[in-house]
Amino acid sequence: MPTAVLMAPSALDATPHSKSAHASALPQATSISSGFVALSNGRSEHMNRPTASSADVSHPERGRGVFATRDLSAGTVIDISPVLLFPADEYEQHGQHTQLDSYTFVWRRSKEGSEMALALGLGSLFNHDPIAPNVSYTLDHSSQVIRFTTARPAQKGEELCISYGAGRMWWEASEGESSRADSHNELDEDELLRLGQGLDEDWEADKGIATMQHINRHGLRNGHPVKPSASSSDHGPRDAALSTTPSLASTAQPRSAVAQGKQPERGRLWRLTEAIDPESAPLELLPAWVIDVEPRRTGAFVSFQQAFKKAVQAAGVCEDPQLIVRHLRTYRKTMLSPPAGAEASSAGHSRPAEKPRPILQGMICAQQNMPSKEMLLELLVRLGASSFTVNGGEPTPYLVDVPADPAPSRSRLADWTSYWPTNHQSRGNDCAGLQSSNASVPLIVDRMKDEQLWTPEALQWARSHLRKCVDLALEAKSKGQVPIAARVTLPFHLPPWRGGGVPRTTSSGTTHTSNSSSRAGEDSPRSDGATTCEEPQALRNAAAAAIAAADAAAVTSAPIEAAAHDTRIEERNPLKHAVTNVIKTVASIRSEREKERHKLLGHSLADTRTPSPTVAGARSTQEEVELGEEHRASALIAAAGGGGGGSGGNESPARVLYFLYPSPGAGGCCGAATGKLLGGRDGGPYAVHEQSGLNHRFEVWRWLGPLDEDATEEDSAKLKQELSIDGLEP
Ligand SMILES: C[S@@+](CC[C@H](N)C(=O)[O-])C[C@H]1O[C@@H](n2cnc3c(N)ncnc32)[C@H](O)[C@@H]1O
Repeated sequence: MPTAVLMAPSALDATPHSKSAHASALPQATSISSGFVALSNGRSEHMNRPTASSADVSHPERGRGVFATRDLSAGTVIDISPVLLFPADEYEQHGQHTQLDSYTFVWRRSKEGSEMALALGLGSLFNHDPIAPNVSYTLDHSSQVIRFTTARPAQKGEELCISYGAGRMWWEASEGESSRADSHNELDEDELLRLGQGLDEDWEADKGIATMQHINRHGLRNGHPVKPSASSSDHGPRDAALSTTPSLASTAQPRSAVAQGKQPERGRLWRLTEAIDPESAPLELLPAWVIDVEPRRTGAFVSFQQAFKKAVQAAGVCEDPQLIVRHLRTYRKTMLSPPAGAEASSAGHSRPAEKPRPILQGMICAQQNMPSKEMLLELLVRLGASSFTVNGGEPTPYLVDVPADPAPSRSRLADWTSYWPTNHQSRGNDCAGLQSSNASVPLIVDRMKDEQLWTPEALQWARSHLRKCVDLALEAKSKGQVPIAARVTLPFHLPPWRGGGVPRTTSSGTTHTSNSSSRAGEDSPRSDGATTCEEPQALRNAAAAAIAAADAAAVTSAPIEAAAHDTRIEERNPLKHAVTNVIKTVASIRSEREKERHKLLGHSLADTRTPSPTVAGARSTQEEVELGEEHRASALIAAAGGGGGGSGGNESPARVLYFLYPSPGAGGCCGAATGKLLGGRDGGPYAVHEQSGLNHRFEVWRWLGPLDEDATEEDSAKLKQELSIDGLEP
């Protein structure tokens, strides 16, 4: 059963991290790897088979790090680190003010913050490489471990680094100074130009994003939840490459708030929808075959790709091996490290240290289009791959996880491009937000637009109605009833042409809007050109009739405000839920109005039928009732007529439902069972409000945060307890 009032944030993104869950993860975790890495501070006792020195490679800037103690192929599992989890509030209050803050990973987001993880074992000691990290990692929520895997081959002695994300890191130069990451970006661009890749606006956009992320100094904390590719567990120990690389900055808060450095509102409304929010849509990956390409041999690689396509077609493997990776760029720049020991002295003479040099990784095709590595190798050799391989060596294709789709927006491009340079979707009309509640299920929701829609006045409107619901629910409780209340009202965002405006009370005692109170017939006697001196009496009669009709219409069309609480206990009737009760109240108000309308028209009730509404807003009441009937399981405020953001001038009425708490373990439109809030696609398991097969689609908004602006967490918890939120039956 539903109830009124404040949401339960912790229930939304609950990550089980009870002691037993944690303990069960431990046997799977093999922290401290299998003898091929070394820490840079000489703690070689950690290694099973230490083979590389480590004390002498400690870096003056980076400090300790993780180093390969033998040559490693791509896809080698370096470490599976069990994690120590910190709930968001504990971390906010304590963890972030300690040294931990330089070591923790974002584990899971919730609407009130991020649950953080400290990787035990080697996991906390990987340094950051902003350009070409040779290690990728995957968060395994079920086992509570992080898996670190080489993203490409690494040589003995090479430092193993992950990427903490894009933008300037907290230890890097501050405003005005050229940051390390920025100068690397410039290098990328120069190199790309030299290699004939050219620059386009996407690369420029990358720079923009990096700048924006400087607002948040927490590179690691900016990590965005990533959906690993389904096949990442299929990577063999040799062939596997990236499972997932760490992702870039993007936060659970609306980006605009982040960009402006604003704190999130203390209380706001969040649209529950199956539609994807480009700003929080999960990044999905798929494995693709890549190969290292000599930068000066890109022409030969392009020729290979063409020949490869024909050969794959001819072999009947697939029609177009590049089709599903078309949103990806052909190349990604990476660095080739010099062979280990290259800088060592030789015959007593020291020689200058060799620097890593840039090479390219060339995209061949998605693994699903070429499942057989043997066949791929055979084709590479047959089609003359040595003409573009690095130093003309043996072709060695390997798998890398790459974005399965284009970036959903320009602002997410940096996330996508951290895996592989990717195009982004343009945001045309079809992506501009929810079209309307009457349209088919929208694909993309514009959260930024939603955010702008809820001005302080609109939020105040919602807050005051929800507060009234809470008061009524508490009243119900004081009478021994289930503390649930529902309310029907006119939406704040109802456009004026549909009866929007400031509600006012008429002399007849009904409430209606300033717009709907205008009399449709008042001007007509003169404006229709029918006013003549010859027929004054007939015109007067017509005018009087028109005014009476308008009055009558106004009576029935005026918006209804109604509220009711649950009376199931009192009436010993399981159907007497707050929403069915409010429907009954609405129905009786309508019936009274109908009588008054008939009186005004001088009709008897027996010989008339309800006419079609003629004044804007007239359908509201009926819609409100329908809404309540459908959604009694979670409604608190049902409002009809205008709806929330994104209606974009659509003139058909929208139905809107606002609520505070979902029903525990249930909920047709609020996602209570899945708790997907803020992760995108959070319409819940049923998303009944968006079912294309149903007539009554509507918008659903949930109040997030405290209801009262000055409420403390204790106040919220107390209120939740008062309303028995956790004790309600589903
Ligand atoms: C997760 S820890 C890595 C282990 C760390 N080097 C140590 O000795 O404990 C992150 C810290 O390492 C340092 N660090 C990591 N990558 C770096 C880099 N590329 N340049 C400079 N410092 C780096 C920063 O001080 C950062 O706060």
